[in-house]
Amino acid sequence: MTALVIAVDGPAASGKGTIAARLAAHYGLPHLDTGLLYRAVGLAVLDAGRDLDDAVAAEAAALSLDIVGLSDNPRLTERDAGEAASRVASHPGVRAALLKLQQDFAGQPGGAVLDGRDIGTVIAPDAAAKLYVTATPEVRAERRWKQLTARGQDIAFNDMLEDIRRRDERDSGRDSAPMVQADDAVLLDTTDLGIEAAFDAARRIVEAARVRAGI
Ligand SMILES: Nc1ncnc2c1ncn2[C@@H]1O[C@H](COP(=O)(O)OP(=O)(O)OP(=O)(O)O)[C@@H](O)[C@H]1O
Ligand SMILES: Nc1ccn([C@@H]2O[C@H](COP(=O)(O)O)[C@@H](O)[C@H]2O)c(=O)n1
Repeated sequence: MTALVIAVDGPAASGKGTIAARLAAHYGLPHLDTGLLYRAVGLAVLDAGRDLDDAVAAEAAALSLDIVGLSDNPRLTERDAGEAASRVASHPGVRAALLKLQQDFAGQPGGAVLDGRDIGTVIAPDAAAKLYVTATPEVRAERRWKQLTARGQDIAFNDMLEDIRRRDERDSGRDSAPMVQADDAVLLDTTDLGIEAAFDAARRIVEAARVRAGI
């Protein structure tokens, strides 16, 4: 059987993680939220009292990253972790240190679903299905604002929007593996789609890709 690798990329709070998790459940595939890796590296640098612009410290943190229990760590979902992740993610040494882990995950026998910024371009360029999930900055800021305030975090909406815009600019403007839609990825704009409608659209994109790839 040919492996079904699904690459889901896109900007912050576009809903790519939600779609990736739903696709993974639907197809019975393992799922990796690669943003968690960068978030964990960012927090490790901060916890070590080092500067996020210190490429050597960030690379060392990435090389010694322990991925066990990452998805259960609530600190990783906080606002500061997202900002720290985006800062350390611009260091080429950090990206190189996390490359094999992600490629091994994508290379599992039956396939896998990975979401992030460079899955379709760098991590799994041969993925059978590639989606680039987006939404307007205002809608993404609202989704993230609702998510964080529901957890009791006190954030003004305008600060959230500013965060999203700054992160988009940094992620798409860096030299190393910038956030960009892969040439062969299908664009899925979820601005006017609820979660169910977005998942349905994503599933249709994957089904079409499966037919094309004969999987
Ligand atoms: N289509 C949608 N409509 C409304 N809310 C959504 C939609 N998709 C996701 N959400 C909600 O928006 C928030 C962010 O979604 P999600 O975590 O999937 O985004 P993301 O792109 O993976 O974010 P990031 O990678 O930056 O952490 C969550 O609270 C999620 O439930
Ligand atoms: N493949 C990836 C995934 C993430 N990043 C960087 O991490 C930041 C946090 O990611 P979230 O998906 O959890 O929001 C993100 O802003 C990127 O800078 C990455 O570079 N590559």
